[in-house]
Amino acid sequence: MNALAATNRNFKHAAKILGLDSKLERSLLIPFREIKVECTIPKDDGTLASYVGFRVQHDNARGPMKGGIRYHPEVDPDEVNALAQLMTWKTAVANIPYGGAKGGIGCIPGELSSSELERLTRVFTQKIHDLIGVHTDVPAPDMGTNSQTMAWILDEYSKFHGYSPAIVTGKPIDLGGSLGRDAATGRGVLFAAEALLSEYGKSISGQRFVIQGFGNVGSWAARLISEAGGKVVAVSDVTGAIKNTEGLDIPKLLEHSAKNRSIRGFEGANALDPNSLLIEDCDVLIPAALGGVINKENANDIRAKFIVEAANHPTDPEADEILSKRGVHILPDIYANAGGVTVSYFEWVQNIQGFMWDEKKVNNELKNYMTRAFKDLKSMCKNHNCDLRMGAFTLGVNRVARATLLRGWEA
Ligand SMILES: NC(=O)C1=CN([C@@H]2O[C@H](COP(=O)(O)OP(=O)(O)OC[C@H]3O[C@@H](n4cnc5c(N)ncnc54)[C@H](O)[C@@H]3O)[C@@H](O)[C@H]2O)C=CC1
Ligand SMILES: O=C(O)CCC(=O)C(=O)O
Repeated sequence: MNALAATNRNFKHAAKILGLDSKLERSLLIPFREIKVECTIPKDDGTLASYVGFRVQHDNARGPMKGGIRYHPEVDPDEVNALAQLMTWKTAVANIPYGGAKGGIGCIPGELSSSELERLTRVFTQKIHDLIGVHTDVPAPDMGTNSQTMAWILDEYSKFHGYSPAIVTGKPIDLGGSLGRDAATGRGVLFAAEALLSEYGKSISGQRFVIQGFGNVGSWAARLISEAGGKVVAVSDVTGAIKNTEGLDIPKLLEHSAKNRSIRGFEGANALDPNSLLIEDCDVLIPAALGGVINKENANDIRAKFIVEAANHPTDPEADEILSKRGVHILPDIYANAGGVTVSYFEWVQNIQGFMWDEKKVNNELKNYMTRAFKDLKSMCKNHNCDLRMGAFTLGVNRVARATLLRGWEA
């Protein structure tokens, strides 16, 4: 199912559970603003290349819009719309004072040189600089982008508006980035998995994990889970998949992956068909790459008892139904991967205050936010007799609806 159709379906289900007024429902669904820009750059060989960039600003009832920028060939308006809407519910679930946005450029970042990526990022920033802002819309990294991308956006934006470190989060520490932001989404996934497992009298230690994606989120999740005693038995990245039923040596795999920019060829593991990764035998499955990967084609074959959604919208609503009938517990993206945007919020706060927190404070605060959000989500599940996804959606949608109503519509 198309990402936007899936996200809208979940939103409408939550609106029905909450008994939301139909006009309010419609107003919450329509994005605040959709931006589409042409970005042409000279390539290193002197030829020109044109790309399409998007920024969808979904909602700002609770504060400045917030969300990552993705560089990926499959970036399209529907996908960015869905991701922006998810950010609105996610920041509300985490209870941080933001709305939601998302951006992206349709490109293959691995095929562009560093100087080409820099030119593309600067042109994109020139096209959107007057529509983003420290108190209006604050970008961050997502798939295919990183702290260097944020540094280029900061620099380009600052040419127009003066030095503005708080215009982006997830930037390098030397430019006002927060300690702990790089690991934050993976660390949040660890806290989320701990919270879910503890409901069933289990802990990370002794559980077997499969992780799809070994980029920022997947690799940090693998590292922190293995440090907490979990056994990571299989992982994949865009180049392939590997497995070791005894548990992969994650520190060595991190070294291998950093050196080779791929997990392939790692000694101490067997190669695995990437198509069978999601249906590998394990206790906890962590999709940490693309959307829509858990769908009606593979939902019946998934053997995990728990799914912790580190990626955005990895599970189609049809798969949700199948898995829920089979008793699989799914911790949804808008809670499970909220650690990243939560520490982005801490980074923004530090920039505005001109004060730097130590890493222990960042990680402790992240744990507090994730723990509180899990409790809030569970109480929505109890009040509305619904599953974890609807617990999270009703929590987020209700908070945004309340803020919208309080602000009113007077012209
Ligand atoms: N970076 C962040 O702070 C946050 C990221 N997310 C989500 O987490 C997911 C991963 O994002 P990042 O780790 O930041 O991206 P990244 O670009 O650092 O890493 C992406 C990883 O996915 C792998 N991958 C790509 N296509 C694949 C495929 N077909 N099969 C298996 N692996 C594949 C890549 O090889 C890479 O290992 C995305 O859905 C993103 O939206 C969610 C919240 C915050
Ligand atoms: O850190 C942020 O502001 C946003 C991260 C993001 O794009 C996401 O949570 O999907």
